[in-house]
Amino acid sequence: MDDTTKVLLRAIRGEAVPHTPVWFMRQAGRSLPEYRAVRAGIGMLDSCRRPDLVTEITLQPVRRHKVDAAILFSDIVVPLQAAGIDLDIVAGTGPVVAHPVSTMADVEAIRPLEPEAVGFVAEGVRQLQRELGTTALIGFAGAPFTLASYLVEGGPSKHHVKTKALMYGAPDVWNALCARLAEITLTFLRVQAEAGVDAVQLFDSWAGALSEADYRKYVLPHSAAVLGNLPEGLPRIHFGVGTAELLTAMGEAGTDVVGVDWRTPLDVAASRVPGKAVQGNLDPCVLFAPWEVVEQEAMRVLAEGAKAPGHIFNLGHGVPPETDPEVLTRLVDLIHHAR
Ligand SMILES: Cc1c2[nH]c(c1CCC(=O)O)Cc1[nH]c(c(CCC(=O)O)c1C)Cc1[nH]c(c(CCC(=O)O)c1C)Cc1[nH]c(c(C)c1CCC(=O)O)C2
Repeated sequence: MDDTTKVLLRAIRGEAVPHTPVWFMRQAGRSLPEYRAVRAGIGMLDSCRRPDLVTEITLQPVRRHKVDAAILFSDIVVPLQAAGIDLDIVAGTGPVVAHPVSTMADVEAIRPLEPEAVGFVAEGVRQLQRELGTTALIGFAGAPFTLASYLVEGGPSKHHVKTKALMYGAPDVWNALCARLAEITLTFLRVQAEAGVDAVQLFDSWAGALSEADYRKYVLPHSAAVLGNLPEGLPRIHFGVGTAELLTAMGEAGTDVVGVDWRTPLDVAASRVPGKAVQGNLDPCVLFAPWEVVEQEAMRVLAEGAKAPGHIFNLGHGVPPETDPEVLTRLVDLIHHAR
C-alpha cells in the first residue's frame, strides 16, 4: 500500500490531509463487547502471544469506529516477559512482577530480548498488514522509565517512591537498569518495524512524575537511545501523562510527534515542540458528558491542534473501560466531517 494514502502518515509529515486522522489509545480493549467475548477465559498475556487473537482484537476498533490507525494489541510488559522476567498482568490491577529489581545483581540477571522470543508479534503484524488497507498500523513499546517503574515497584504505583529512591540513591544501578530496558525496547520495536508497522509509539506513561531537570538527567538519554536507533524513516510518537513541563525535553528525545494529555492545550503544546506534530488531547472523561459537550470539546481540540504543523486527534490518555463505544464511533465521524 502506497503510504501517501495513509492519512495518519501524512499528518505526521505535516502534509495536507483530507481530514484530521483520529485513533484512540486503548481503543482495543474492555470498552468493546466483542473484545470481552474473545478474551473470555484467556489470560491477558496469553492472548498477546496468539497472532490470531492479536489480529482480531487489533481490528475490532477499526471495523467498529473507522479510526485512521490500528494500534497493535499487545502490552508494554510483553517484551519483558519474553526476555524471561517473571510477571503477569492482573485484571483490574495491571502488571505485577514476581521479583522486583533493587540491586545491580538484579539488573545483571535481566537478559536481552531475543527477537525470536516475540515472533508472535511479528506474525500478528504481518497478518494485520494483509487486512488493513489504508488504515495505518501503529506498533508500540514502553519507555525505559515507565518499564523500570513496574520492575522496581513490583506493580503499579502512585508516587513511584522506590523507583525514585533507586534513581537518586544508586544512579549506577538506575542507569544500568534503564540501559538494559532501552535495549529490550529497541529490539521489540525493531521486530515490529521489520514485520511492517507504519509508525511506533513510545509510551512513557508515568514520566510526568519527574521534574524536567530529573527527566533530562535520568531518563531522556535512555529514551533517546531507543528513539534515536530505530530504522531510518520510521515515524515516531512519544507520549506521557502529566508531561506539560516535559514536552520540550520529550521532543528532544527524538520523535516526530509528541503526545499530549488533556492538561495542556495543543496550541501551547505545539509551541513547546517547534516543527513537530502533536497528538491528543480530549479528556477521556469528556466521553461521559452529554453529546453537545463532547462535540464542543472535540471542536476546540481540532482548532487548537490546527496550529501545529500536524495534528492526530486522540484522547489525552486511554479509553476508560466503562466508555460507551457508540460515543467513540460518533466522535470519529465528527472528526472526519469537521471541515
Ligand atoms: C502503562 C501501560 C500498560 N500497558 C500499556 C501502557 C501504556 C499506555 C497507558 O499509559 O495506558 C500499553 C497498552 N496496553 C494495551 C495496549 C493495546 C492497544 C490499545 O491501546 O488498544 C497498549 C498500547 C492492552 C491492554 N493492557 C491491559 C489491558 C486490560 C486487560 C484486560 O482486558 O483484562 C489491555 C486491553 C492491562 C494493563 N497493562 C498495563 C496496565 C496499567 C493495564 C491495565 C490494568 C487493568 O486496569 O486491568 C500496563
